[in-house]
Amino acid sequence: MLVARSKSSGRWLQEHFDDQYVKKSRELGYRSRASFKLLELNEKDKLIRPGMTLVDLGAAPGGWSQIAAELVGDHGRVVSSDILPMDPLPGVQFVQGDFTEESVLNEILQTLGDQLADLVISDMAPNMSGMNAVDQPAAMYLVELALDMARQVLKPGGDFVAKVFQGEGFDEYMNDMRSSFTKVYSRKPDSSRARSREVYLIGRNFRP
Ligand SMILES: C[S@@+](CC[C@H](N)C(=O)[O-])C[C@H]1O[C@@H](n2cnc3c(N)ncnc32)[C@H](O)[C@@H]1O
Repeated sequence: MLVARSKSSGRWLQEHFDDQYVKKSRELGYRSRASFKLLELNEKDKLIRPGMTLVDLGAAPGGWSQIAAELVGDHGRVVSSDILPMDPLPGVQFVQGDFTEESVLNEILQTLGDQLADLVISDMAPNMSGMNAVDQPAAMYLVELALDMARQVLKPGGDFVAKVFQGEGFDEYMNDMRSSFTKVYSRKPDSSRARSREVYLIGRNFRP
């Protein structure tokens, strides 16, 4: 049977297999090429330290959680969540569900218990339809919810990292972050594909 494949999905597959970060992640046993984005962000900004409590939103298949669990070490905690299932990782507590549902937020809060977080990281992105008028608001909605959650769970002085797509709502979002963090800036890791509109916004020193 012939399987129809569009030009763009063919190009994506080709790029994917040629991609140095895909190759490197396989060699190093990382679950996704996304691991390198967090490693790069962390190298520049020293976000993750041993002993931290960290929340990872949009965590599957687990590339960021894997790095985070290694860096927080045995005295730290990583609570991760995704709408998709994720294979277990040592040192990671996982909550599966749709983050837009209040019950999922509550389950993450329950898992954290009394503990506040030092760092909330969100790499969440909706399934892209290719129609910007649909994708951009859907992506903005997820990062808005991530910011709301960060405001609920972060310790004073804590940090926040979120993947945000440049486009409608981006400037307003960055301004909203500025109302809760002393310093807000963006990063585009080398491992983030140049043609992707994704950037990572970083909020430092949470002020409740
Ligand atoms: C770019 S991937 C994350 C990759 C991950 N950081 C890693 O390092 O392996 C984006 C994730 O966002 C998740 N996602 C999208 N919509 C979601 C939602 N409504 N609730 C929870 N997760 C969602 C997707 O399932 C997907 O796993």
